Amino acid sequence: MDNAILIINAGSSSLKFALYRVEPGPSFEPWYRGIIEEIGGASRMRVSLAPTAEELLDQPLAARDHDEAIWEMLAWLAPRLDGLDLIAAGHRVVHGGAEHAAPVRVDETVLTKLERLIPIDPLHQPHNLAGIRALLQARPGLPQVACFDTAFHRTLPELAQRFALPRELHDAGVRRYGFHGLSYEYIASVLPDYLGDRAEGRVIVAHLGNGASLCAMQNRRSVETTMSFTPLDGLPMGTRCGAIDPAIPLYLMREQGLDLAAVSELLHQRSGLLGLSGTSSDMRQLLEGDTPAARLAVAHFVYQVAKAVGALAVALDGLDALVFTAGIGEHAAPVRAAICARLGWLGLTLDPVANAAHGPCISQPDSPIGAWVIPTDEELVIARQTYALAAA
Ligand SMILES: Nc1ncnc2c1ncn2[C@@H]1O[C@H](COP(=O)(O)OP(=O)(O)O)[C@@H](O)[C@H]1O
Ligand SMILES: CC(=O)OP(=O)(O)O
Ligand SMILES: [Mg+2]
Repeated sequence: MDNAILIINAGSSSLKFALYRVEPGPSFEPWYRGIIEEIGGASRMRVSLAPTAEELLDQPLAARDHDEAIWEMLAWLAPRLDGLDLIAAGHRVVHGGAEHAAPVRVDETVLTKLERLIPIDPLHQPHNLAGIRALLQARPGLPQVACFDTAFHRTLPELAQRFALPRELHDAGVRRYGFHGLSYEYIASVLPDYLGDRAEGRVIVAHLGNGASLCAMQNRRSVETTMSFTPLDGLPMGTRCGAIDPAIPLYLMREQGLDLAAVSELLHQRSGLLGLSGTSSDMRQLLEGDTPAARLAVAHFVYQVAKAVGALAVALDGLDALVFTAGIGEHAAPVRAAICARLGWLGLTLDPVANAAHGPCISQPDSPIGAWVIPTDEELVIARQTYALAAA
C-alpha cells in the first residue's frame, strides 16, 4: 500500500490542501490539490488532480469556519484514500516564535505554546492552529507536523535580528523572525538548477503574493528579510500596510480614539493595495482596473519593492541575481518590468520578451544581475519536512 501525506495551508479565509503519495526514495508525487475559499462567506471548494491539472470539483459549500472546512475536505478525501496509507498531516504554521528553528511533531503542549503566538499574527496563526485542532479531533491517532514560516530565517545574523530597542525586549522574543520561509526554502533548493554556481552568490528572492516579502540569501541561506516580528512589516501587501512610522498606531489611538482591535483591523485588513486603491487588494484587478487610484497602488508597491531590493543589496554587499516568485512575482509581468526598470542604475537590464513569457530567465544575457521567475512550492517543502519527522 502506498503511503500518503496530507498537507494543509490555512490562510485567513481559505484552506489550501494537497495530498501527496510518497514513493520509495522518498519522492513526493502530488495527487490532489484543493482549496476552500471564502470560509465564513460564500465558500466554495475546488479540487484538481495534480498530475494532469484536471478539475475534479468546483462547487459551493457551507463552511462557516475552518473547523467545518476541514471536515468537508476530509469527507471529500475519505473515499479517495482507499488503497493508500495516510501516515501524517503537515501544516504550514506561520509563527514558530523563538523556540522553533525546525519542524515539530504537534502534541497538546506544543499546540498550547503555539497558541500563545496568536496575538502577534492574528491573520494566520489562529487559522493554522484551528486546522491542527480540527484534524486532532477528526483523526486522533494521525501524526501531525507543524512546519514554520520562520524557521528558514534562523540563520539571520544577530545584527539583522535586533531592533533598536532595549536588550531585554530582544531576550523576551521581540526580534526579527522573518516569514515565507517555506517558500524561500523551496526556492533555495532549486536555485542551482536555474543559476548554476551563481546560486551560492548574493541572491534576493522576492516572494510577492497576497503577503509579500524579500529574502537576501548568501550561499542559499537567509541573511536578511523585510518582514520582522510579524508578517505586517516590510513591503505593502494586499491588505497589510507594511513598514509605517511606528508612531502612527499611537496617534490613531490617542488622537482618533481607535481602540486596539480597530487599529489592528485597519493595519492588517484595510491597508496595503486595498487601502491605496480604495477598491481591491488583488493585483490582477488593479492592473486591469487602470484608474488613477489603482495606478497609484501599483506604483507604490513597485517603488517599495525596488527600495527594499536596494536595502537588501547593501546587506549582501552587492547583488548577483533577483528572483521573483508567488502570485504577483510569477504572473504579473508589468509589475516585474516596473521593478526591474527602477533597478537599471544597478546594471540590471530586462529582456521584455522573456519577461512577457514569464521567464525563467528575464534579464539580458549581458546583464550583470540576473533576473529570474521561479514558481514556488510551499506544499512540497511541507511534505518533505513532514515525512522526515513522521518516518522518524
Ligand atoms: N495573472 C496575474 N496577474 C497579476 N497578478 C496576479 C496574477 N495571478 C495572481 N496574481 C496576484 O497574486 C496575488 C496572490 O498571490 P498568492 O501567492 O496566490 O497569494 P496567497 O498564497 O498569499 O494567497 C494576488 O494579488 C493576485 O492578484
Ligand atoms: C506570512 C504571510 O504573509 O503569508 P501569506 O503571504 O500567505 O499571507
Ligand atoms: Mg501565500
